[in-house]
Amino acid sequence: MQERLNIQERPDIQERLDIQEQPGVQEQLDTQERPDMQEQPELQKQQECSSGNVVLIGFMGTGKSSVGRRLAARLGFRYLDTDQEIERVTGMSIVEIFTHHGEARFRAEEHEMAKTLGALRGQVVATGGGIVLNPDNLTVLREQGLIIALTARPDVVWQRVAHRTHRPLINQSITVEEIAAMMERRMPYYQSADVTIDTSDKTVREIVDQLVDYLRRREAERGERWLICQTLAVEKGG
Ligand SMILES: Nc1ncnc2c1ncn2[C@@H]1O[C@H](COP(=O)(O)OP(=O)(O)O)[C@@H](O)[C@H]1O
Ligand SMILES: O=C(O)C1=C[C@@H](OP(=O)(O)O)[C@@H](O)[C@H](O)C1
Ligand SMILES: [Mg+2]
Repeated sequence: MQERLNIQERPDIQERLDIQEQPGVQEQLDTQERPDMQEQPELQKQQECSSGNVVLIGFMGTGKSSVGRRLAARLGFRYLDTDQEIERVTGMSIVEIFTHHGEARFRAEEHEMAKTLGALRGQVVATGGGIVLNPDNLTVLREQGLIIALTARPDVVWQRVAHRTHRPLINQSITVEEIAAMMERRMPYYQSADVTIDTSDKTVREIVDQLVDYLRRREAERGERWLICQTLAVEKGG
């Protein structure tokens, strides 16, 4: 049974968050791979200022995409979802990739996306639940990123996702027990996160509030830059 803690800290792993400044890489990605960013100077400022990315991992239906979108808005960061980005670059839906090209192709696309997004900064990245299956993905995402794991009880996940049709690994006849078994197999991968939040009995807003508090604490205790970037941007006149 998942421990019902609000925020479960992993101080042993947090030290890995020595964000390395890589202006060369940043510049290259900003101007070449994501030209759309050039048109948004405010976002660029946030990226330059921030300590890195906030990366959400966790099982399907734990709320990574919902929380990620709202958290990005609160931080003034760009929101990127690996699934959405894969759909954008391939021109196919996730279901189409699985159906016509197989899961291995999807995992290959996911790996490329992890490398691309992992090199950016100042993004909230919501990942797909299976991204952790390739340990190299977590390694690259951790290079510039704080890793946040979202969890939820199997019955809660079932309620949130069983009726939806856009996840190839979840069909409408899936049982709570099957979800529990899949979750159990993946749990060790999610446990390497810097911090874990059980979302089962919380609203998206409450989860975002907790994450914002957590990031504020890191700013105060470690001198990292997350929320402060917005203040600095305002002080500098936008
Ligand atoms: N904390 C929450 N409470 C209630 N419903 C939620 C919560 N977080 C997400 N949901 C709902 O659960 C479903 C899956 O959420 P989503 O953000 O897509 O999860 P993930 O990206 O982890 O698969 C969506 O319908 C979403 O609205
Ligand atoms: O857990 C997985 O293997 C998957 C999770 C999905 O994303 P969400 O976790 O956002 O649902 C999506 O990447 C794909 O359907 C596979
Ligand atoms: Mg998602």
